[in-house]
Amino acid sequence: MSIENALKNPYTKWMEGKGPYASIVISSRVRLARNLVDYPFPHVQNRDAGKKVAFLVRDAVLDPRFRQQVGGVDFVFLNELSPLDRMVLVEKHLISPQHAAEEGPERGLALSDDEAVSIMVNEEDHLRIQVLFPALQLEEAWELASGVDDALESRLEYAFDERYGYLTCCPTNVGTGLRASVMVHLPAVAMTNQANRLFTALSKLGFVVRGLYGEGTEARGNLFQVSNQITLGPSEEEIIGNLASVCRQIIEQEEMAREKLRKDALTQLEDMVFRSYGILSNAYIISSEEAMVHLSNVRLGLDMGLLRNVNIRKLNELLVEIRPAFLQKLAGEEIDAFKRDFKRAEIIRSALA
Ligand SMILES: Nc1ncnc2c1ncn2[C@@H]1O[C@H](COP(=O)(O)OP(=O)(O)OP(=O)(O)O)[C@@H](O)[C@H]1O
Repeated sequence: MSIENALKNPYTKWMEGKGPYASIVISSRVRLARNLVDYPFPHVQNRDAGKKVAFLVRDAVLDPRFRQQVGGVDFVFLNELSPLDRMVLVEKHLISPQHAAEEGPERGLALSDDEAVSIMVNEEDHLRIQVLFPALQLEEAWELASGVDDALESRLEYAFDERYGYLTCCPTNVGTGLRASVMVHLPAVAMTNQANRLFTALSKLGFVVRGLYGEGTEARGNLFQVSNQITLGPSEEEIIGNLASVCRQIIEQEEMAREKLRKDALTQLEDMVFRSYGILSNAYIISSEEAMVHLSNVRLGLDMGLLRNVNIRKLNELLVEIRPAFLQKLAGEEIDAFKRDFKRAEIIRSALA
């Protein structure tokens, strides 16, 4: 039921646009990598072993006791979904592009009714437990992820080593198996040419900056994902605390850069914001790339109080609604690039009307 809904509706919990620093931090994510003892890692397992793992996880999440602890959850094998539906889930950030790309019948997804919790089965590890919250809410996301993890661990036997912690397919995830990340909107840092310096400093501190859809993807619309690189050594609480504190410093830099722009280049800033607003409210054909640039400017204008009557939640929803797979889902058929550009412009015009 919930996965069917998730495919029809662009809105998902992380888009709420409410919570601490929601004007700069779009979403917070915590993911835990876990594997089952006695089963080979997904990349070396045969199909039968993979299916057994998937059935074990499915039974665990559909167990009424799990639902009592965690809430309503739905489960689907990815080969029951069309490639388009899988891409919609990627566009909503509920599964990774890598998970969507494989057709194997052993690949699965468990999704909570509110879409805050998604569990990828047989992606790089047997289990990737992900919690996505709006704004800067890393502690809250960690608390929920840890609860889901405990509920699963009481039903499944995890591969765990006293010395190394949770065993994972890639050694970079061993230990806590935890990657925490924030998706941040940094237009002023980018406009004032501070992005490279900031990202180099972050990488020296043990953080990675990735594009809009995670590993190996491009940053678009000045949206970046910042996450921890190290999973072995520090405790879960330390990883979360360190990222939250680095995130506050990133926010401070973005706020300072915004104030500098307001002070030194207000007219140019207003011109840019209102031009972008004008294009988005009037265009009849627009590519995804162009839309992302102007949506970033409009978001900046809204956050800086230059623009009113634009809803932040609607802007967040547009991040998904204007993507190619979602547009085709809305149209109910495969549509070519020209029709997508036309449909995208129509959706944006009506969102800003
Ligand atoms: N803060 C965030 N908000 C929304 N989506 C996010 C956020 N962080 C990551 N994601 C999404 O999670 C998915 C996986 O991201 P990524 O590849 O960076 O992490 P990972 O799979 O946990 O890491 P890895 O496999 O490299 O250890 C991507 O679809 C990405 O867009």
